[in-house]
Amino acid sequence: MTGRPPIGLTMGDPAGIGPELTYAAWHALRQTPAEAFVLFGDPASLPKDAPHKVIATPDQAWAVWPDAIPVMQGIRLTDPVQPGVGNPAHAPAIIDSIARAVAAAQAGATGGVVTNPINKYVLRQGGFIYPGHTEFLADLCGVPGHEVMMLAGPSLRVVPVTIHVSLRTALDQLRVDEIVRVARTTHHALRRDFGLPSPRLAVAGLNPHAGEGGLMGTEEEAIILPALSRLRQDGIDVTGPWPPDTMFTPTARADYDAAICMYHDQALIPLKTLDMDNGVNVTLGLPIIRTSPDHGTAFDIAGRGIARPDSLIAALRLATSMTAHRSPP
Ligand SMILES: NC(=O)c1ccc[n+]([C@@H]2O[C@H](COP(=O)([O-])OP(=O)(O)OC[C@H]3O[C@@H](n4cnc5c(N)ncnc54)[C@H](O)[C@@H]3O)[C@@H](O)[C@H]2O)c1
Ligand SMILES: N[C@H](C(=O)O)[C@H](O)COP(=O)(O)O
Repeated sequence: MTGRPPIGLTMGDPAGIGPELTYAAWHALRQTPAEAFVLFGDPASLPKDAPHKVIATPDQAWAVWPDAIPVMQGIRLTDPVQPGVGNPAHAPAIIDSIARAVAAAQAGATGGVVTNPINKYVLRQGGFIYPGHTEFLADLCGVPGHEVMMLAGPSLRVVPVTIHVSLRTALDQLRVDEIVRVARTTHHALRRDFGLPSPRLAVAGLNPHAGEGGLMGTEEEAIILPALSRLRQDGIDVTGPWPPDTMFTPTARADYDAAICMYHDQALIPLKTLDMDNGVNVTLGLPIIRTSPDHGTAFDIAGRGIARPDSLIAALRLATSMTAHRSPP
């Protein structure tokens, strides 16, 4: 055993692919206790044939792990689950699962949190007031406004400055201070959690051809370049603003460790195009480790046994690796 506590895995939306991926991930990792997790979820959400055992504390997971999925007691769904059919009545249990997993990580009872996918629309119908996990976790951890969303894959790491807002709102939210905050948080995480002593950041332009010297927009001159100069005053290795359409080529990617992008899809389209199966969503800026698969609830295939567990397994492995970087043996 590594001496470190297991990772806490949340239930996610039980009507999505989370339950079947949880079973598949356990099956793939059951021989490696170092990657053990404890599920914060209703045991009834798991596939009927998934061996599981209810435990009272995360440290009891080790004794269960090779033979069954350890499931923390206390989380109950009030309504039956129909795969692929979101049900707002599941929201209280989904939210409770996340809150309990975060509390366990904050208490050091688990090494961090990996979240199974939620369906934002269904959860909002159930009274959830946040855009997604990222903002909710920041509130739960007492650091609202400090959260940063990174998507990390084998080929690329991306970090959008603005997250789950409309494109029009994202343009209004672009500020020098926000770009600086997000880049500083990314730089710190790459050093502490990813083992990169001298991280290199590349910052995307907003406009076509990065504004073409102002002919196609002024955000580069007015917002992005001032942010770059403040980051360089911090001693951060940062380049840009780069033309977004060419900064994700293999040649360009060789010159940086993370791309700071201006909005959600400017970051996530290249990441999911290149690394959908192994991409991981990592929340930076929290006092706890949190990762998540890069996909959603996939209601269109839930329950059919064809969902790929690769991204969840990558999320569990990255969370374990981050705990090792933070507390070397
Ligand atoms: N980590 C998260 O919690 C997370 C991430 C992304 C989207 N979402 C939410 O999930 C819901 C659905 O989002 P969406 O439809 O845009 O994206 P999605 O990832 O759920 O599905 C997009 C497509 O990819 C396929 N797909 C997704 N994961 C797969 C897997 N593991 N194996 C095989 N195929 C897979 C789906 O079948 C679908 O065709 C939305 O509410 C969204 O906000 C949550
Ligand atoms: N934008 C992320 C993605 O597409 O992978 C995902 O929706 C993250 O949302 P959370 O804030 O719920 O992690």
